[in-house]
Amino acid sequence: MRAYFSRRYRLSASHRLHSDALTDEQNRATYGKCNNPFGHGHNYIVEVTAGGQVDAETGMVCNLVDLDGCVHKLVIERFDHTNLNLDPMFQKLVPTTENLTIEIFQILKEAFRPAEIVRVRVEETSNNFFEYSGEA
Ligand SMILES: Nc1nc2c(c(=O)[nH]1)N=C([C@H](O)[C@H](O)COP(=O)(O)OP(=O)(O)OP(=O)(O)O)CN2
Ligand SMILES: [Zn+2]
Repeated sequence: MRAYFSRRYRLSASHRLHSDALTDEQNRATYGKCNNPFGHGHNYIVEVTAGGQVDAETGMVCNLVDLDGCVHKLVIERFDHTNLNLDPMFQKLVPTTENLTIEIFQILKEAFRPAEIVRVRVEETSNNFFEYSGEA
């Protein structure tokens, strides 16, 4: 039987929304207050969903301890209390939460083996949330 297991993590980071492909005026018009040169911060909530067969012996899709280890090592340690604009990934990409969500999905999809990472959902504010499931 295939089942899905989701777990929630928290990370705090700052960012400034600014695209090198746009003029300063276009950046201000596109991103508004989020283009402020001083940046601003969020307490992101990251939800990770893993899917797989429920193991007959353990009764689990995967052990949350294993998922925690992977998420902490590859996501929390990398992004928590950082300026996302300084991360190598965001030298070419604007650090919107769409792009952060996709990046986290790809990191975990590649690295986590006990089950399949099928979705990442990130809440940026209580009103804004984003998800990615691997579609092109
Ligand atoms: N498509 C996207 N649009 C926006 C993103 C994004 O990542 N993708 N991000 C932002 C900002 O980062 C911004 O900080 C969001 O804040 P705000 O507009 O203030 O959001 P809320 O209204 O939900 O939060 P309040 O706490 O109620 O102000 C903007 N757009
Ligand atoms: Zn923001």
